[in-house]
Formats: sequence, structure tokens, C-alpha cells
Amino acid sequence: MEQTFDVIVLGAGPVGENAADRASRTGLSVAVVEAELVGGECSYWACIPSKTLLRPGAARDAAAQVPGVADPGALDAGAVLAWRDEMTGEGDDSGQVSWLESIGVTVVRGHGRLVAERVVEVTPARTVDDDGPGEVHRLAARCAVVVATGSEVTLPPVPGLAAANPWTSREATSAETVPESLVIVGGGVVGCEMATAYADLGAHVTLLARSGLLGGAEEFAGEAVAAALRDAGVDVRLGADVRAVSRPEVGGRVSVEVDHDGSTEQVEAAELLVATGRRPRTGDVGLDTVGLTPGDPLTIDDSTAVTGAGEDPQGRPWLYACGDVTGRVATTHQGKYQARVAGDVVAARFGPGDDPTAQVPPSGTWSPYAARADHGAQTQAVFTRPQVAWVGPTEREAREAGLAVQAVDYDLSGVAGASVTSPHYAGRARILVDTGRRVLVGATFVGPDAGEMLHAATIAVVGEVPLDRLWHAVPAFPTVSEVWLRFCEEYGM
Ligand SMILES: Cc1cc2nc3c(=O)[nH]c(=O)nc-3n(C[C@H](O)[C@H](O)[C@H](O)COP(=O)(O)OP(=O)(O)OC[C@H]3O[C@@H](n4cnc5c(N)ncnc54)[C@H](O)[C@@H]3O)c2cc1C
Ligand SMILES: NC(=O)c1ccc[n+]([C@@H]2O[C@H](COP(=O)([O-])OP(=O)(O)OC[C@H]3O[C@@H](n4cnc5c(N)ncnc54)[C@H](O)[C@@H]3O)[C@@H](O)[C@H]2O)c1
Repeated sequence: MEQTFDVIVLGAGPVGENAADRASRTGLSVAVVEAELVGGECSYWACIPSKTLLRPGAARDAAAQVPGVADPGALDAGAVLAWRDEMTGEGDDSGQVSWLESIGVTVVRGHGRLVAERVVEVTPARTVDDDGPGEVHRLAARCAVVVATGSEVTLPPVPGLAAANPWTSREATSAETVPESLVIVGGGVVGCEMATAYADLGAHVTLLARSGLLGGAEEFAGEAVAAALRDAGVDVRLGADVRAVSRPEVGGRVSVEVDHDGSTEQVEAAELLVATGRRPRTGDVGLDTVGLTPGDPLTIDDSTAVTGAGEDPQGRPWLYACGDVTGRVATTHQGKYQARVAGDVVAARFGPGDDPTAQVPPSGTWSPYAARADHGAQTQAVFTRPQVAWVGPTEREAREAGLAVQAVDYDLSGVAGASVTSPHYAGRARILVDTGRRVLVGATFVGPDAGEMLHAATIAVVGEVPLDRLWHAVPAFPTVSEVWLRFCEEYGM
């Protein structure tokens, strides 16, 4: 069977869904191909379940820190897991499929691979009732293909690790019971969030990190998270080098050999989670058939066109990519931003509107056709306790990029809003000021609900708001946002 659409999107994660939506808005016909669940990793095994697992512990701690509130006690793990299941719809993606269909996007189930320029073959996913693989569909795109196939977990080549059948983030976010003990390898975002969640749920957690925690953030953020995890009973071992793993019995206890503090130790636990990063999922999407290298990230320009994939006779690129598959920042919100750009670019370049500004390479401009915020205004919120949230580069990254910056730090417990939140409030924030232009280029917040404080900073960075104007943005009393006034004062205003 062969069908033709104007646009084919490979992958219906949060990013592919958004690209399909935007591309269809000027009347182009769009099909989206999905191998597993519409909604992708984020909805079923990443953002939504992990944040649901983290929320009860955060709520309990917040209550416990306010005088006069009765001790909320330990979490009811069963109820937490049940809420997580409710939030992920227990793997039922019919709501997301209905939404796509309601906006006129065709959903094709199966694994899609490019077999030539603008041609995709879809191998249907097998179900329990299948006798074998079903009929392969051939889809042709009149205009463009958008690849949004996300990323997949990587396992480091540690002897015995793969054979020990460890958890990855999928198992950690979908577990039906809480193991008595959990050893986590990797001190990045997944490792720190899952250490927090499983300690909340009552597991004895050991976190093995080869350097500090949260390497992508300012150093003081990782230090605050390490201290808080230790206070919560997590055995945090920094500078730990995992040498070997063994699990003699299937489903039995796991033993991790680790070099730490100059000696070799064995860490034993009921379960092992590997959280050592992800790679773009491009190994099996037919990149070789269009002159690209399978396994590599899809390098894009700021219009999200894939570099090296070629153009049509009118000079319009035909292949686009967005989300984790590009190897840029791997977060849902930044991927969806790229998806809005990709969809709008495709709609403008191929749709009836024919907006000429979409044809111009929009490098360096704040245009709807350029993912400009990927450079210097990318955001991330980590839902540990304390939360860590940042926009733009760290101080070190800014200096390495040749920017003349001044870091302005403030202890968040010093503002009145912190004292009325809790007598135990602890947090720290930093802004980075480009001293030449007197504008903000980055900010980091560490503290309770830091993620909710981030967007003011993001607006200041993207808007390139001069500090002299920021001085007139008066934060309400008594909120923690009064730190903005303190930043200005500390800078000498
Ligand atoms: C544990 C965890 C927690 C996270 N928490 C957060 C968070 O709180 N906030 C945040 O912003 N980010 C978070 N992230 C990151 C976030 O999940 C990803 O950035 C996001 O899912 C990327 O979206 P995507 O659409 O690019 O990829 P995915 O969500 O991976 O979706 C890709 C889709 O493509 C499909 N697909 C792949 N190959 C093919 C093919 N050949 N044919 C057809 N379909 C295919 C897949 O089945 C999948 O549905 C988290 C990640 C993890 C692992
Ligand atoms: N709240 C959020 O936005 C959120 C939450 C979870 C995940 N994510 C995204 O998911 C992606 C994957 O997260 P992740 O934590 O798996 O990756 P990561 O890149 O954040 O962290 C991986 C960590 O593992 C360490 N590591 C790598 N190899 C190792 C080895 N052999 N032994 C020991 N440690 C090793 C690295 O040094 C790093 O600290 C990230 O890009 C992140 O942006 C986002």
C-alpha cells in the first residue's frame, strides 16, 4: 500500500506531535509515524511519571518545614505508584491519538525508515495477536520529512553490566514495587531525580557518580543536591568509578564493584539503575539511504533543516529534525520549541502562504523560523530537592565562550519571602551579567520550587532586558522573587 502526504513526521513523541500540528496549520496534509506510544518517552517513561513520583515527597517536605503543620509522616508508596499510573494513563495513548486526528493529522502505527528522499517505509508493530510482521506501508512526502525519533539509553561498557539486566529510566519510572535497596550509577539529571524519588519511597539508595552531581549546572547546584540527598539518607559517593557488575541469580541481588577514595568496594542492592546518558535514536531510520550516517545525531541549522541532506530544485531543504534526535538540549520543552520552528518553517516554505522570510537562512535572528533560543537561552529545571533551574550558560561556559560576565550571587534565605515560606528555607541564586551590554545572559536558581522562578530570568535573557530597565521591574513583597531587587543592588544599582 502506498499513500502520499505533503509532510511525514517520524516519531510522535511530544516533539513530533508538535511539529505535525504546526506543519498542518496552513493546510498541508501530514502523517505521523509512531512505533510505540503516541506521546513518546516523556508521557510514559520520563517527564510525567518521574515528576509524579517526585511530587509527594516534595509536598511532604514542604509541609514538614512549616511550624504548626502536623507531621505528614512517610509516603504511602502504593498510592504514589497508583497516582503515577493514573498520570501515564497506564500506557493508553488513545487521548493523544484522538487529539492528532482532531486536528487532521493521520497517525500511522509502526516503525518508519527512510528508503529514499521523501519516501518512508513503515513496518507495522507486532501485537500479541500477530502471526508475523504485517504489510509494509510505503509513504511518500510531496514536500518534507521531519525526523523526531528521540533518544535511547546508553549502557557504559562495564563488565557484567548488561548481563545483570539493570533498570534504565524506563523501569525506574514504571516500577510496580519499590525495591528495598537501589544502587544508581550516574550523577546526572536522571540519577539525581530518581535517587530523590526512591529515597522518598523508602528504598535505601546509593548514588555512584564519577565526578560531582548535575555536571551541566553551576557547581554550587550539584553540591546543594548532594548535601540534601545525604541528609535524606542517600549514600552519595562522588569520584566513584564503576569497575564491574554481577548478578549471580536472575532477579537476585546485584553487586557493583567500585573504585572510590583509593579503595575498591562492593556495593550490594536489590536493584541497579543505570543513568549514564542517552544518544539520539538514528540507528534504524534509514539515514544511509539519504547519504547520512546512522547513529549520528541529526545536525540541524536554526531553521531545523538537516545539514547535508539536500534541497529541492527551488532550494528548499526536504529533511528536518527536532528534539532529542538532534543532539541539542534533550528536554521536552526545548524540543517542542524546535518542533514549533520546524512545523512553521515547513508550513511557510511549502504551504500556500509562501512567506519569503522563511526561505532566508535565519541565522542569529529572533524569527519564528529560527530556533535561536537553543544558543544561550536554553532552559532546564531539575526536580530534585532542592530544585535546580537554569537558563543560558554557566559562568564557566560563558567565560569559555569569550563573554565578559560578572556573576552576582545571592543567598535566597535572605529575602523576606523565604522567611515566611519556612524558617528552614535554604537556596541560592546566581545571575550572569554581560558587563559590556549590561544585560543578563544566564541565571541559576537552587531552592524550593526554583523551577517556578526560572521564567522571569528566561524572559530577561531572551528579551535582552537592560539592567537599568530591570531595576523598574518591582518584585512583590514578600515573595522570593525579591531576589531580583537584591541582584540589582549587589550589582551596584
Ligand atoms: C527519566 C526522564 C525524565 C525526564 N524528565 C524531563 C522533564 O521533567 N522535563 C523535560 O523537559 N524533559 C525531561 N526528560 C527529557 C524528555 O523526556 C525528552 O527530552 C523528550 O521526551 C524528547 O522528546 P522527543 O519527542 O524528541 O523524543 P521521544 O519522547 O523519545 O519520542 C520519540 C518517539 O519516536 C518514536 N520513534 C522512534 N523511532 C521511530 C521510528 N523509526 N519510527 C516511528 N517512530 C519512532 C518513539 O517510539 C517515540 O514515541 C526526561 C527524560 C528522562 C529519561
Ligand atoms: N528534569 C529534566 O529536565 C530531565 C530529567 C531527566 C532527564 N532529562 C534529560 O534526559 C537526558 C538523560 O539524562 P541522564 O541523567 O541519563 O544523562 P546526563 O547526561 O544528564 O547524566 C549522565 C551522567 O552519567 C555519568 N556517566 C556517564 N558514563 C558513566 C560511567 N561509565 N560511569 C559513571 N558515570 C557515568 C556522566 O558523567 C553524567 O553525570 C538528559 O539530557 C536530560 O536533559 C531531563
